[in-house]
Amino acid sequence: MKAAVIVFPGSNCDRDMACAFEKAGLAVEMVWHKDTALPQGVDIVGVPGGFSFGDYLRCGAIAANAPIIGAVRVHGERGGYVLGVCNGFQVLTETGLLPGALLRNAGLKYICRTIGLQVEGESVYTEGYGTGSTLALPIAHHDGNYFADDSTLDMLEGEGRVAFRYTDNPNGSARDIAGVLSENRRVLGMMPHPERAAEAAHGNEDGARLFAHLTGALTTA
Ligand SMILES: NC(=O)CC[C@H](N)C(=O)O
Repeated sequence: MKAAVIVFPGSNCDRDMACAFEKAGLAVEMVWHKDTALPQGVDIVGVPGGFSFGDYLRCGAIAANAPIIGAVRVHGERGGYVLGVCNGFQVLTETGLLPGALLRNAGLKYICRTIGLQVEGESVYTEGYGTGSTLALPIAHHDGNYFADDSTLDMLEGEGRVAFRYTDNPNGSARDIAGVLSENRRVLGMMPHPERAAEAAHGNEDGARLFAHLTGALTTA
């Protein structure tokens, strides 16, 4: 099983994401944003956190137009798995692979702390926790305020596509949404960082289960 992690100028969680995939048993290839094709046989594409292109224009907006994004879009539209974390979630909404947008935090401040999450929508990313269970993950963002119009939010909730909700909303996100799934549940975007809570040295291993279950599900698929 193989993961590709996309690297943009300003990515700063690309190595962390690669380590989390590797620890869970996936082979990983780093892919520079100027490439136009994914490596052969990629099962999942990771779009990492960071400050791609200095967050100029809007977080993720320039990265969403990078040369590699055409191949990521084709991978997602063909039913491939894509995991976008933080800036990666922002990139995925900018590409249209996921609905909604990430606005400036309601308090207008960068927030860097551990928050509580409740697990919802069924997917290879969330099944390792189980619906209704809670976990704690770090957040580190200034544009994490999830926005979508009411009919889109109703649709996401009706289809069970809210993957995670904040237990104590830190940023003003609509309906406490911290992560959303694509219609086929194979594309996940989330603001909290599971890769920063993936081994004992991090002081929190709540994120490891996401990667471990994902690998198990891909291996048996
Ligand atoms: N950690 C991140 O990926 C941050 C994303 C983005 N730069 C923001 O601050 O909102």
